[in-house]
Amino acid sequence: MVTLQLNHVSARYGRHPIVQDITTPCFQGGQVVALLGPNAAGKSTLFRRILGLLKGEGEVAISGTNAERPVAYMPQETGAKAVLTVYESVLLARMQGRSLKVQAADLAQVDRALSELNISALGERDIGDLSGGQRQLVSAAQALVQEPDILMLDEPTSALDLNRQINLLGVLRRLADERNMLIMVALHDLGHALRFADAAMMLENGRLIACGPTADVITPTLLRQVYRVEARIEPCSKGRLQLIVEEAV
Ligand SMILES: Nc1ncnc2c1ncn2[C@@H]1O[C@H](COP(=O)(O)OP(=O)(O)OP(=O)(O)O)[C@@H](O)[C@H]1O
Repeated sequence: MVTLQLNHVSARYGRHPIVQDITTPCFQGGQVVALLGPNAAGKSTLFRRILGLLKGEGEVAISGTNAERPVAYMPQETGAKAVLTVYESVLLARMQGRSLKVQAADLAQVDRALSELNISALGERDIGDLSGGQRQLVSAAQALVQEPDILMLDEPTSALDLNRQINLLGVLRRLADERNMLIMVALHDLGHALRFADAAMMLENGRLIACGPTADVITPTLLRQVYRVEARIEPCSKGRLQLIVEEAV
């Protein structure tokens, strides 16, 4: 089973420290971990540090995987300038780091990723011609199709309508449950985090100020302190925890 643990991890741009001294419990395959925090808290920077795109102090410990590329990443920006169809772009993402010869299994994985995200009908479209939400789903498919042990997604639902938000998060939940992937997902919608994530990490000014089971992290006290909103958390008729925001303070 894949595991990921951060030990005193920091990251900086030039001389500006952004992420500072982050230590987490050992997360493992099967978990969905929400990465939370206000704008500029350092969520994307932490993803880049985990991916090795940024250097810094501390250790990113990944074990329990034989994959050559155990981590796939869906960035926040999903610009699509290449002249490729959706199908080609997802296949290209699949083939990164694999042998050049496309096998039937690769095509099957492309079909599966497109179908899981309900975008099979877009396969022949040029990615440059898509709407923002369609592009975001293609970007998610490009990450999913790699079948990583660890999947990191930076605000994957920000351009999606409500149905597609819930569908994408449901797909992520299933990937964790059925394929034992470890999913780490940055979210601004704390209601989504309460509903889909097992654990949450709350960043503020580059520091980890809370980490643990989602309902222990997303509390009225922390919401007032970090997000400056008055909010209640109550179960709905189906027993799912809901976030009700009263006002900004
Ligand atoms: N390439 C860069 N060079 C210098 N500073 C950067 C760079 N990218 C981000 N920053 C700064 O690092 C800080 C953290 O940014 P980051 O993108 O990690 O935050 P975030 O939590 O992902 O924010 P958001 O929720 O707004 O996407 C911000 O102050 C930002 O201005």
